[in-house]
Amino acid sequence: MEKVFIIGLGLIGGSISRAIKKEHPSVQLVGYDIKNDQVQMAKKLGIIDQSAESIKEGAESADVIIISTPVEQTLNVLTFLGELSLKEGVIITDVGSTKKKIVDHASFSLPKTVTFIGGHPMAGSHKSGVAAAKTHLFENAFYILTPGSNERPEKIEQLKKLLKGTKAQFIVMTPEEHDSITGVISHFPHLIAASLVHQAEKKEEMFPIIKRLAAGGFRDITRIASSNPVMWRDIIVHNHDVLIELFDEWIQEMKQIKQFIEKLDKEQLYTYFEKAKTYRDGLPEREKGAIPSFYDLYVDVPDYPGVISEITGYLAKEEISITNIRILETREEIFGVLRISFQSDEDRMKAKQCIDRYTNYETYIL
Ligand SMILES: NC(=O)C1=CN([C@@H]2O[C@H](COP(=O)(O)OP(=O)(O)OC[C@H]3O[C@@H](n4cnc5c(N)ncnc54)[C@H](O)[C@@H]3O)[C@@H](O)[C@H]2O)C=CC1
Ligand SMILES: O=C(O)C(=O)Cc1ccc(O)cc1
Repeated sequence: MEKVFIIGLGLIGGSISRAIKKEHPSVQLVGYDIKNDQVQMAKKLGIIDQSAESIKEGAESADVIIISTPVEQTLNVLTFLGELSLKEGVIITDVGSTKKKIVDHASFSLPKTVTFIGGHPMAGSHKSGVAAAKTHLFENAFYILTPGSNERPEKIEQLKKLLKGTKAQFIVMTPEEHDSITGVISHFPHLIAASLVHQAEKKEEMFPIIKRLAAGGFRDITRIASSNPVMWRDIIVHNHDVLIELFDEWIQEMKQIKQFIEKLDKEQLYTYFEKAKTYRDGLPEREKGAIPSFYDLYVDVPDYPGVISEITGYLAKEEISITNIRILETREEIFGVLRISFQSDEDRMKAKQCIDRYTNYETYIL
């Protein structure tokens, strides 16, 4: 029986563990976390089959090791793994949001007999902790793999097979490509989101009503600023070279817009917004690749009989048609997840507003 050892039982480690279990029920999932409450919760929720007392105990008998700690900790874990007697043929992977530092560190701390394949499932949330772990967290998301240039293709295939239950779309690239891309679309926007929040907070001294008025669009564009500060501090530090370059480019961009505004150059301002709108409108709503396109809405619902008819009742009242509805997971005393599919994004958004209006259940789009 294949033994998979998960180090770091949080949102991502827990979600991967769930996805592996669903696809490969016979795999033995062993977990370790420095926080005992996370280990106990993971056991209680059936996310792992058993816990290890130490990294050494779990790692030396594992066929696959998944490191799902914050990226700075991942470096320490790799150093430690390099000092152990690991099984021949073991595959080690991680889930960190940065790749260059981690892949470089793995290549000098691990013996050549070990396969290291960097990994980054590109989905998540601002929540952390194992209690928020979900089997379908990575469904339809991209899952980037950054293997070393000497790794054998069959090892990459073995890892993809193990992670099949994530239903993610795998893409292989270099760690440098990964960090440049995620710098632009994830890390830098995170800094901007946090800076906008700080700006609003400073203005609150003058206009105490700001907080109440900021509940709409401002909340949407700053959602990621509610993420775990330790995790993001580490990500920014890891990818600092890329980010410094992006800062220079962005400051130039801001200077240019500032000039348009100072000169009251309506034409340039219009073109600026118009070009941004065209590019943004052309972004795939959810890139699916080979996976068929559905407009899914997820609803965290309490697990009681009749909850489906309650929800469909609200939707029927507002004449919103659905194409499919399914409970994805139910556990005793814990919320289940309803996945409702719609024909269009418009219907999905109407449904989200409708459910938000009638209930307190959390609705979200992955
Ligand atoms: N949260 C997100 O949306 C996403 C996060 N990631 C990456 O996934 C990794 C984990 O993030 P989350 O699961 O969100 O964080 P989390 O905070 O939910 O879980 C991390 C877990 O690692 C444990 N941990 C820390 N140091 C440890 C160590 N030395 N040994 C064992 N356990 C240790 C913590 O106690 C915690 O339970 C990070 O590297 C992050 O960059 C990747 C994609 C999305
Ligand atoms: O909350 C969100 O929308 C995110 O952007 C989640 C996320 C956080 C970190 C990653 O490396 C990938 C995805």
